[in-house]
Parts: sequence; C-alpha cells; structure tokens
Amino acid sequence: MNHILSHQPIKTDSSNRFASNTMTERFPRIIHSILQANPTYPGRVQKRLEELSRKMVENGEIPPLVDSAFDQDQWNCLYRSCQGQGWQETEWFFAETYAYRLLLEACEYFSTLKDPFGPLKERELEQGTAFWPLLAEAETRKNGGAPGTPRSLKEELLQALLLSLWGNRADLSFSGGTALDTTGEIPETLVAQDDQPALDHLLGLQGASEEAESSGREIHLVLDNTGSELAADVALSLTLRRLLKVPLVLHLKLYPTYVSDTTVADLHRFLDVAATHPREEVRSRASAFGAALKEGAIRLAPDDFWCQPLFLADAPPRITRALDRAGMVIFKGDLNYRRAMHDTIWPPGTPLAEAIRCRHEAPWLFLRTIKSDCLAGVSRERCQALQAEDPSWRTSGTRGLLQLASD
Ligand SMILES: O=P(O)(O)OC[C@@]1(O)O[C@H](CO)[C@@H](O)[C@@H]1O
Repeated sequence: MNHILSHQPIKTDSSNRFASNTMTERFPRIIHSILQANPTYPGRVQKRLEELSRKMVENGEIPPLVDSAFDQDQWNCLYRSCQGQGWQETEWFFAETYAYRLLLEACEYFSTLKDPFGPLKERELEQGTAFWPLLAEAETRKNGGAPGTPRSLKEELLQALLLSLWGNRADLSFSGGTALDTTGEIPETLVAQDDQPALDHLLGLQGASEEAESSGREIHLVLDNTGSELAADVALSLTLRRLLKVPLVLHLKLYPTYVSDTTVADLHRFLDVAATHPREEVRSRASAFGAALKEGAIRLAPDDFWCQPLFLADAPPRITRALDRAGMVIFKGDLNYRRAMHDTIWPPGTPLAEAIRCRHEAPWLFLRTIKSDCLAGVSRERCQALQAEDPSWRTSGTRGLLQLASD
C-alpha cells in the first residue's frame, strides 16, 4: 500500500511512500539541481546544501534556522513541533515546507536576494513554450461563437478554469513541466468536477462596473507555479476580468519556495519576457494584464503565510479577513489543496467541510492536478475505480479535480 488512511497529516515515514521518497530522494535531487544551476555558489554555500541533503538521506535530526532573519522567531516557534525528530519521521507538510526555508538559508537568499531557483525558472521562460496558454486564451477570445469554440459565457469560463487547472501540471518541483491540455472539455481524468455550481456562482458575481469591489465580489486567486502555470492563470485572470468585470486579488509567495512557486518578482519577469514574445497575442495579453495591474483592477497580495507550513484553518487574521472579503477564492495546485485539507488522506467520501475544518465566508474553488495522496470529497466507489485503473493515480499528476467548498 502506498499510503495509509488516517485522520492525521501525512508523515514522511514508511506509512506514505511518496512523502518518504520526497525526503530521501526527491528533495535531495532538487538540492543537486540547485547546485548544478548555480555553479558560482561559494564553497560555504555548497557545503551547507550538501549537508542538508545528506541529513535528509540519513534521517538526520531536523536542524533549527541559525542565520538571523525577519521570520526566524516565527520559524523557530513552528520548529518546536518537530524538534528532535529526523527528516524521515515527521509530518510531511512541515518537513517539506521547512526544507525549502532551510535551502534559502543555505543559499544566503535573504542577504543576496538571488533566487536559487532563478536559473530553472528562466530556462522555462526562454523556451517560449511557457506562454502557450495566452495564445489559447487569445484564440478563444478572437473566435468567440465560431464552430468548435465556447458558445456561452459559461463554456468560456469553464475553458479558462480547465486551462488553469491543467496548467498546474507544469510544476518544476514535480516535473520539468508537460504540455498543457486545453481542450476545454472535461476529460475523464477529473476525479471531481463541481463545475456547474462553481460557474453559477461566478456568473452571480458579474459586475457592470468596478463597484463590484465594495460589494465583496472580488475574486481572489491563490497562485502556484510560475512559467506555464502562471501563463494559464494570467489567461484565467484576463477572462474573469473580461467576462465578469470583477476586481481580482492575486495571492503570491513572499519569497521563493517549492522551486517554481510564483513571487512578485517572478510575475513581473514573466510579463517582461511576454512583452517581447514573437507572437503579438502574447504581447497583447501581457500588456492587458499590466494595464489591469496599473489601474488596480488586479492587485497583488504577497505574503509569507503561503511559504509557511500552516494549514488554512490556522491562517492569521490578515489572511482570513482578506479571503472572507472575496466573492470566491480560487486555490491553485497541489500544495494549496494540502494546506486546505490538513494534508490528510481522508476516508473516501469525507465531505470537504470536514477536511477543511474552518469556516470561510466565501466559496473556495480548488483547481488541482493531483500530485500527492491528500484527498477529500471523492466517493469510495470513485476511489476504488481509480485505484483499479491506475494505482499511481494519486501522485502521477495525470488526474485533476475541480472542487467547490462553500460553507
Ligand atoms: O503546489 P504544486 O506546485 O501543484 O505541487 C507541489 C507539491 O504538492 O507537489 C509535490 C507532490 O508531488 C509536493 O512535493 C509539493 O508539495
């Protein structure tokens, strides 16, 4: 069995093969890729990274942060939950998230602001393929109503949501990114699809003008990876603005983490490269997004909460207040799903509300390519059928979900 059902967060021990493998093999491979991508790191940085990798492989004790930093006290408080434990015998959500913070410390990020994942992110942008979702959005916008394109506002919204969902496959902490599926149809590879209630709610937010902001009709989008996924999320943002005329708030990571998770710097770098793309559609979409940022119709909300091993039920008031102001919150990706569902493998059929364990004023929509075992809200029958079809369905990144949690 790859995983054991329980009401507790996934652990990095033998009870969960994928989590255990993350700490013994996958994260050490990420450290190795960072060393290769940053050949000019001084010896002391290389040594710290190699030591971090060795400790993980050998199930060494998880170390505290040692360099002073703005968030050191908070992390040392969080660290107490695992003090004395080894990397292969603790909660996965904490271990993995903290490992990325230790990686930043080893790379002296806060004294150089040099993103250790920068070369990897840049490589994806240089390929040019990262901008493909913007071409798909431009195509839909141009051909609206033509044969084979969305005929209704609902269909167009759904196509943008699915483009964003499958954009989550391109995640450098999981793979080098794969082609996006933008057929717009709901493939059978979605294990849950609350598309109709989600679309009905989104349509109810339609605002004729910007007064929508005061009436709690903002749509909040909690971003995930930069590159291809960000392109799909920029396309989704532009579609939501064009069709619903609602203001958007994009939540991002305050500093680099999980290899390709989007920071404000990443978003501006993405727009700068898109502005010089050979395809006019990409340049015009980047320009439209930049204009929406400039006029305040799209706002950015970076926060280090999204870099910490805290579940949404334990979010600080500044985050809760912001999300409760929304007309809908759209959470992108696997990590944010884990954050909402207490990174637990809930018994099949467990309702989302039971897994989330906190009240939220706005409906929460999850657009996730499934890359880890955490799951809720999927029936026993569906789980059994998926398991019979492909035992790796929970971690292969080939299944997705579009789930709506409304209190
Ligand atoms: O949030 P994303 O980028 O979609 O996925 C990130 C992630 O969930 O994917 C891996 C699981 O395969 C984890 O190591 C990591 O937390």
